[in-house]
Amino acid sequence: MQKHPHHGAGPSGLDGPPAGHPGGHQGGHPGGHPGGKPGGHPGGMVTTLSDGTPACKLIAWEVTRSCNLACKHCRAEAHLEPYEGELDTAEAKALIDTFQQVGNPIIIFTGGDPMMRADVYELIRYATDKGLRCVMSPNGTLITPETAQKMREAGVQRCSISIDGPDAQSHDEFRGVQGAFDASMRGIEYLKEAGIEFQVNTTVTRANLSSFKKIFDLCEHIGAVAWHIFLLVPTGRAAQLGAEVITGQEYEDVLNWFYDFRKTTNMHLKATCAPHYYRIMRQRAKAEGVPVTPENFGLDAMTRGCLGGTGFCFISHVGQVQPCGYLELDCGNIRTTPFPEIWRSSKQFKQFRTQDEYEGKCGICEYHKVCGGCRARAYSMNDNYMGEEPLCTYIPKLAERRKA
Ligand code: HEM
Ligand SMILES: C[C@H]1O[C@@H](n2cnc3c(N)ncnc32)[C@H](O)[C@@H]1O
Ligand code: MET
Ligand code: SF4
Repeated sequence: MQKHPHHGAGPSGLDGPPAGHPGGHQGGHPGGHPGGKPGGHPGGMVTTLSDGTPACKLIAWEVTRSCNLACKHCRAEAHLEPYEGELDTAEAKALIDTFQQVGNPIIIFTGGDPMMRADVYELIRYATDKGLRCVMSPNGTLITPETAQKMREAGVQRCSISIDGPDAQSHDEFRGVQGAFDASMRGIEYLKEAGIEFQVNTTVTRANLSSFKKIFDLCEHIGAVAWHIFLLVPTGRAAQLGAEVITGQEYEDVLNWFYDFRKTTNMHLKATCAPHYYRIMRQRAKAEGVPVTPENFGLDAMTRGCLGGTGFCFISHVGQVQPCGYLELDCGNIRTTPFPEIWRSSKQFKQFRTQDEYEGKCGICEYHKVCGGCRARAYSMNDNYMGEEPLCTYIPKLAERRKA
C-alpha cells in the first residue's frame, strides 16, 4: 500500500493504515445507505419531489431524550429522568404517516437512548409496514436477548452502537458510566445472535485521536458492517469541551487516514459531520488518477458532506425540526406545521440549498457541491450557521486568485 506523501506519519502517534488489501471497497457494500443500497431501500431512487424540492433521504428522529449514560460530549445533555412534552404514540404515528410525502427516507430512531421509550418497537413496526427502512441507535448497554428479538420482530434493519475508545477504561471515562464498554459489547453480541447487523459510531476528539487505528481494528474484530466517524461539535455538554476539538490540520490528517483505511476493509467507512472528507476524497483520488465514480467509490461518489436540510433532517423529542441534531435551529415544529411543509418551505432549509447564501470560504469554494462545511460547527464556534466551516484548511481557488 502506498502511503500518502503528506500523511506518512499521522498525528499523535498514528502509525499508518493497516497493511494488505483484502479486496475491500466501498462499492457494493450492503450497507443501509440512502440513495439505493443494492437490493434495498425502494425510495433510494427518488432524488427530487414533483415541485423541485430535494427528496429527504434520511431522518434522525429523537424519539426520546432520556438516556442511561452521561457522555461528556452529549449534544442533547441527555439525562435518565423523563422529559416533558415528548410526542405520544398517536402523535408519533401521525408523524410517520407524513414521511413518504418527502421521498422514502431511512428513519434513524435515535435519542437519548431510543430503548428508553416503551412503544419504540410498535412505532418501528408501524413505519416498517409502510415500507420505510428503519434503523436504531441505542447506546447498546440496555440490549438483552429479549429486546434484540423485539427489534428483529419490529423490522430494525441495523443498529449503530457508539464506541469512543478502544478499551473499557477510555470509553467509560468518556461516556461517564463505569461498565458501559462491556455492556455495549455484550449488547452487540445479542444483536448478532438475533441476526441484526450493526455499525459503530465514533466521535473523534483529542482524547481518542491517537487510538484511531485501534478503534478501527476493534470495529473489524467485532464484525461491524460499517464505521461512521463523527467529528466533535462543541454544543450541548461538548460546549465545555473546547480543548477536545482537534485542529484543522489534525482533522485533514484523520480524514486522509480514513481514506487509506477504506482500501483495506470490507466495512463501509463513512465520515459524518466531517463534510470536507468529500473534498479530500476527490483530491486524493485525483492524485492517484482514480475517477470518482460509483464503481470506484460506491455511494460516496454520489453523496455530499453536509446533508442537513438538503437530504437529511433531525426531529427532536418535542417535534422540533432541525438541519441536524448538533444544530438546534428551530425550522418549525411538527405539532403546528405538517412535517412535509417544513421540509419544503423552511427558511433555513431553503438557505442550505442555495450556495449564494453561504458565507466566507464555503460560499466561493469549488468543492461546495460535495462538501458544504459543518453548519453546526460554524454556528457553535462562530455564531453564524451560514459561515465557513471553522476546521477546514483548504483555500478555494477563487480566494487564492483574489489574494494574488
Ligand atoms: C443504517 C444505520 C444508521 C444508523 C443506525 C445511523 C445512526 C445515526 C445517528 C444516531 C445519528 C445522529 C443523530 C443525532 O443524534 O443527531 C446519525 C446522524 C447522521 N447519519 Fe447516520 N446512521 C445510519 C446510517 C447512515 C447512513 C447510511 C447515512 C448516509 C449517508 C447516514 C448519515 C447520517 C447523517 C448525515 C447524519 C447527521 C449528522 C449531522 O447531524 O450532521 N447515516 N446517524
Ligand atoms: C450519533 C453520534 O453522535 C455522537 N454525538 C453526540 N454528541 C456529539 C457532539 N457534540 N459532537 C459530535 N458527535 C456527538 C454520539 O456519540 C453518537 O455516536
Ligand atoms: N445515544 C446514542 C449514541 O450515543 C444516539 C444519540 S447520541 C446524542 O449513539
Ligand atoms: S451521547 Fe448518546 S449515549 Fe451518550 S448521553 Fe447522549 S444520548 Fe446518551
